[in-house]
Parts: sequence; C-alpha cells; structure tokens
Amino acid sequence: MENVIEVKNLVKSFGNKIALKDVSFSVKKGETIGFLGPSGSGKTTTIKILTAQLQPTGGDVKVFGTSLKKLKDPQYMKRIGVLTDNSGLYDRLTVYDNLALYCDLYEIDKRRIHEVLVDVNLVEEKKTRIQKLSKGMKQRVTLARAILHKPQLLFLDEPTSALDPVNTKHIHKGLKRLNAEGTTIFLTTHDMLEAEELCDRVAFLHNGEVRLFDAPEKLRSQHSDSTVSLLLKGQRKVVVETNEEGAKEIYNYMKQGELLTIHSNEPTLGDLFVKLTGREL
Ligand SMILES: Nc1ncnc2c1ncn2[C@@H]1O[C@H](COP(=O)(O)OP(=O)(O)OP(=O)(O)O)[C@@H](O)[C@H]1O
Repeated sequence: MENVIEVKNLVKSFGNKIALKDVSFSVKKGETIGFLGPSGSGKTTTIKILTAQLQPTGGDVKVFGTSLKKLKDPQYMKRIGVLTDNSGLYDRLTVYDNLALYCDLYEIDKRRIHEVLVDVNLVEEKKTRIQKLSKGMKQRVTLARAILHKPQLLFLDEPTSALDPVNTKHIHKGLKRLNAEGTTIFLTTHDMLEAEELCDRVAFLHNGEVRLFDAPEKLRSQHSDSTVSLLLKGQRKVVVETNEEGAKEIYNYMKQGELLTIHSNEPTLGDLFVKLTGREL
C-alpha cells in the first residue's frame, strides 16, 4: 500500500532544546494514526513539520511522496487539512461566513457548509458570531474548516480536547466516516480511549523518539501478562495463570457453579505508556 507520510531520522531542535531526537515512521494511505505522548513530547512539533509550518533540523520527510519544500505548493496544500489550536477564525464573522471564506479560497461549493456543520453538530449556530461561541464550539468550527475541502490527508492536534462526551462521540463518528471515504488521518491525543476508538495504529512518543508503533490491540496483547481474572459468586475475585494449573482451577470453579465472569488482564494503552516511560500521559 502507498505511503502517504514517510519520516526518517527526523530531528528538530529549538536552540539547545531537542524536541525530536530521532523519529522514524510511515503512514499508509487510508490509515488513522494516533501520536500519543505527554505534554512537551513533540506531538505538535511533528504535525507542524509534516504540514510545512516548521523546518526540520535534520532527517528526511516526505508527504505524498514529495519533499516539504514542494509541499507548500497550493496543489499539495489543497490535499491537506489541518486542525491545530491556533484557530485563525474571524471573531466578528458568523460561523457560516468563516466557512464561506474558505469555500471561496478553495473553490468549494457553499452547499458543502451545511454538510460539515452537520458533521460537527453546529447547524443551529450557523448564524452566530465566533466571539459568542464556547471554546468547544470554536474547536468544532475549526474542525469543520479543516474538513471542508474533503482533504486526502487530515492532521488533527488534539481534536476533542475541549469537547464534552456527547460532542466527542459525534466528532468520532464524523472522523470515522471521513476515513471510510478515503481520508488518511494523523491525530495527536492524550486520550487513550480516543486512540483506541479511532486509530488503526498508535505511536508512543517519548524523549523525542517513537517507542512503540502498532495496532492498539496488538500492543495490548503483546504486553499482557499471562493471567486472567475470575469473578466468583459472592463477588470474590481470583487471578489465575493461563497454564494447565489455571485451566484446572477454572474448570473446578465452573463445575461447582461458582464462576460468574472471566476477564483477560490486558493492559490499557495508558498502562503501557506508564510501563514504557515511567510517566503518566
Ligand atoms: N517555538 C518553539 N521554541 C522553543 N521551544 C519550543 C517551540 N515549540 C516547541 N518547543 C519545545 O519543544 C518541545 C515539544 O513541544 P510540542 O509543542 O511539540 O509538545 P506536545 O507534545 O505537542 O505538547 P502538548 O501535549 O502540551 O501540546 C517542548 O519542550 C517545547 O517547549
């Protein structure tokens, strides 16, 4: 499958500060990739480099098979959507007028505005000025703008950080639909559940390097310990090994009618991150 993003030995320093030490990874067309890491680990810096807003200090970066210099060309930029926290919305204009400006810029039919407002759950705020919106609503307008031109590649820097659970769910649904229609998505998040829900593969960023990069379920099963937890009658909890002895134990509980549930002891992505780095996300 074609690689949409290829990063080899990427380095980025700001003066003496090394933000990215040695980052290598690739993203295939149609994937949703999650970049996970604690505050200051270099997630935003990576997105800014991949969208040609920042120059790398070293390494080789290709997006759509082209170098970052050429990526600034409008023919490539039109294929990319970006959501970062610097929203760049016009405060005094309405939601609709902000999006209409983008339609003019990208030569998009204005009927598309209604579609994206449905996607981000903001149809009723269409005529409201940006300055009157909450932080979460502004974040949703910025997202609407990022997907207005149906980009082939979408970068999202913490897309749901200001949203309540209902809107988060709504946005997740919209992103899944966009991905099913062919958009490759690269997102950063602190939210492990979001990563599990949306991402085909996740990368853990730690000390300026990518430490693990794989499907969430694969990472969890690779790092699970060899035990399962049993819930027995009377709410008794027992942990048994997944070996012959454990199997006998489980069999006995079943025979005696004691066993209520069995759960595998796979770690969550958050547990894995702590195990790997000694740091909470
Ligand atoms: N323009 C800049 N000048 C100097 N240092 C910077 C600059 N931008 C980022 N950094 C530093 O680079 C490191 C990585 O920052 P970055 O914003 O990429 O982290 P992040 O993982 O996105 O964090 P957060 O989750 O808080 O958004 C941090 O130590 C930050 O202080």
